[in-house]
Amino acid sequence: MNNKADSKDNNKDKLRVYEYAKSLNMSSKEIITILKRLNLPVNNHMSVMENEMVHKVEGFFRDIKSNAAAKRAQETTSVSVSSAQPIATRPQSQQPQQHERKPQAQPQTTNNNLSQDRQGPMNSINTKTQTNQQQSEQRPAQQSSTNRPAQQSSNNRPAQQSSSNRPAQSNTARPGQGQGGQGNRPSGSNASRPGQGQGGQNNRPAPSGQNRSSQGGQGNTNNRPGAPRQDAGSRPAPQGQNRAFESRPAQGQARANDDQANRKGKPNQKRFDDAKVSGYKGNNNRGPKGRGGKFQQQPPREKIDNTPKKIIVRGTMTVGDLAKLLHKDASEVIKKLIFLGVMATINQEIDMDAIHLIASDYGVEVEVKIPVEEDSFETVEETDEDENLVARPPVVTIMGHVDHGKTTLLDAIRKTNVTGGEAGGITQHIGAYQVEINHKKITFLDTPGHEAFTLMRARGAQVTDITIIVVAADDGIMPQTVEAINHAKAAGVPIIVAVNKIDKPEANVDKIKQEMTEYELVPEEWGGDTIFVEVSAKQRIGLEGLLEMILLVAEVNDYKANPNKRARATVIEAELDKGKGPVARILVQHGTLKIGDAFVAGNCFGRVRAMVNDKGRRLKEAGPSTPIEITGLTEVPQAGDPFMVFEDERKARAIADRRSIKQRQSEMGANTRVTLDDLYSHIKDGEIKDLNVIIKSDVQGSAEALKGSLAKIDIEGVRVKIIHSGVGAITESDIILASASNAIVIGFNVRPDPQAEATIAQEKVDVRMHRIIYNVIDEIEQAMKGMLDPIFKEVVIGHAEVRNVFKVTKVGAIAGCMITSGKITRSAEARLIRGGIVVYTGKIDSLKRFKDDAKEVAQGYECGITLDRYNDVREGDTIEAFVMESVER
Ligand SMILES: Nc1nc2c(ncn2[C@@H]2O[C@H](COP(=O)(O)OP(=O)(O)OP(=O)(O)O)[C@@H](O)[C@H]2O)c(=O)[nH]1
Repeated sequence: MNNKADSKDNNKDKLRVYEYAKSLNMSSKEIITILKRLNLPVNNHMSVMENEMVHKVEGFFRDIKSNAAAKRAQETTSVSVSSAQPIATRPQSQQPQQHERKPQAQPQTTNNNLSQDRQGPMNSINTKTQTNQQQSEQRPAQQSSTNRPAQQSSNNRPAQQSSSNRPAQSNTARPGQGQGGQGNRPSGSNASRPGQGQGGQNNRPAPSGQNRSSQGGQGNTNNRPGAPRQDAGSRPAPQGQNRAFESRPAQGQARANDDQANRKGKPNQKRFDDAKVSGYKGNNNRGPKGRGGKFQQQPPREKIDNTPKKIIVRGTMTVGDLAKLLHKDASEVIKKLIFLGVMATINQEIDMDAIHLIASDYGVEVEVKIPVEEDSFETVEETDEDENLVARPPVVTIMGHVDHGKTTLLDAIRKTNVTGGEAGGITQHIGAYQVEINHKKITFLDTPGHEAFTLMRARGAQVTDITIIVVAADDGIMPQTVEAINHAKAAGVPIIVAVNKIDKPEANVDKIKQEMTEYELVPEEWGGDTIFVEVSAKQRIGLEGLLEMILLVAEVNDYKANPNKRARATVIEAELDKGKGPVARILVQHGTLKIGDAFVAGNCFGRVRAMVNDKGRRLKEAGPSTPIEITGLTEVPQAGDPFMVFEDERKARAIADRRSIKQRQSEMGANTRVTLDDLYSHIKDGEIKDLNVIIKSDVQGSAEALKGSLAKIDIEGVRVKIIHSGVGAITESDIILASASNAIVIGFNVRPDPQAEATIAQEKVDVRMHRIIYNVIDEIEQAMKGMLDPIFKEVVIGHAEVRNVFKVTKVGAIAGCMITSGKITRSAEARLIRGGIVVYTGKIDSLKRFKDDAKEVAQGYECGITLDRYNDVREGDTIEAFVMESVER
């Protein structure tokens, strides 16, 4: 009977880190960090979390929560105090709130109910409010004695006192006894106690040591509006306090206080100065006696909460940097991050989301000014205000199988649709051209075929907005049609199907549509969402319809760009022209490129000397989606290279230089592509959720079989995604697609062709060749799951035979054992075996040799063993001890 319960417990004990993390919606890494911080034994995400560990972690969260609440409360206090209102006039209502918020108890409280809510002061947190500071000094010794009232609610305090009192409460708590020590406590230390404070306390003579402080005390009172000067003055602070203050680092408050002091021109000035120098935090109060009166009249100069109203953020930053910006302790920020589920150290970078969250938690506005990451500018995504965005022409690529009419279609479109005013211009081949229909422009990339398209993508350039898949109506879907579809899908670009050659008698449009449904391209009239347009490139039939459809898709997707900034573009083609030197055909994507602009293109730089459009016209400037040919480069960049304008040529040159150095380094450096070997680390780091796979096989049947089997693999939420499959050798195009899509390539009974071989090495794509389907599946599964298998293996370390059982009250059953093999260790796990059946599995609770605890007992020795929460041990049972050993992968 017990067994059941026990086994349940055991299961509970077997809670793994990753399961626990999952239940908290946190990552294993975070939980591991916490466990380590708590000095709890943990190896990795498979480590078992015992109840005790769970409790400790929960306790840890609770602590953080309460600390954060306390801090928040304190901040609230400081905010309210630092508001312009003089304390005296502060509405009472605020007080209660504050009190409520401070969760932690203060050390010693004092008087009656009054007291002190703020523990803040007691802790090092300190004195955001002047009040707090002030009070401390003056706290009369007697008060100190009192206990901390459970609630320090200010409510009890009479209205008048409220302002002045608040502070007092906090401090009050410190009794004479405690006070010396409390010197460290920031705010608490000073001020006079409120209600009471006003009169009585002040008069209390200070202990000798306190003299210095007593003076200070006066100062305090003065500041406090309501409080009579004398009080404060008379109450000297214990010396200890003073010292403590002095040693405290300077803060804003101190400065504020000093100001006051200076203004008064009191004799104590020197002291204040000292305080400033020595870092005295805030108790201006300890001013010279004389000052008090004047201060009294003044609205209190509250502690200045130096939390900025706004911070300017330029991208991600470390926790430490953010803390500095916010004028907070890094530890405080780290705690907040933990609340957000982010485990970070002071030097760790945090992303913009976390920065925003933390800042908003402090009520700080964040202004993001992302500087252009100059060296790797292509990685910076520019965001523009909506009002700066203007519609731009869509950029279209035409893809399809060989001879299905891509080139003819491109030519036909170009000829039939020459932009009105520019008719007659000499057509230039500049890698792309624009046509106009219904007063709207469309940009066509002139290099048909998915290879070029994907090559660009592999270089990180996503220039295409819409793809047109051309299929010859007399032919049907061919291997490259499928490739093209897959390449377009992998890029996530909308597809329009142009069914070409409809002029041919053998054209069968329906057959094409039917075949296309197999690739999830279902015509609208059949209930799908893919636009099919029937055209004849040769006869120029249906071209306008095609263009209109492009505009329709563009309208839906609302392509926009900001033309009013420095240009960013992509190199479509580049070459060394005998006459002009290096020329680059580029497509402007953002901003406007102007003659004379200094730029970087890939690792090259230059200054735009001349710009020509596709009609051969010279341009002075070119806006978004405009293809142009430029001269003025110093070298020839590569197709797909990013292009960006910089303020001057010197800068452009420096950046280009750095980029080429970086490129050389990265070429020598690590491979960032996914490979089966490092798949797990990518999965673990959350970098990939799908494993992209390209399958090439000898026959269609095996490709299909592989596809089906791989698609079923789903391990810990990571799936295999077949982005392309086909029959035939592994081609360069496959490799480029893999490179662009971070995919691995599986060759089933096929080999890469020679060109592909070279590209594999260059692009560092993981290509696996197999002849047995099972092996493919096994390999992929192992790569995905293998790592998720327990990293521990059980190792039996010894056996003990139970020879006697002693029942001891409060302890339970002690098994008197003889170690019959190996050894039993205190930290081992144990199985209790009775008649060959495991009746218990759990921890060893205690291991003793005679009366003493033993760490381990070896074979041939006797010992006493108790099992964790299991007492039904019987003579003749065997205890098998085992440990979980981590296994090298
Ligand atoms: N009847 C007819 N023939 C066409 C049509 N479009 C193209 N063709 C012919 O099909 C052949 C191939 O056309 P291309 O435009 O070169 O085809 P492609 O897809 O560009 O071919 P590659 O550049 O080799 O990939 C040419 O002989 C064209 O004249 C059409 O609409 N109707």
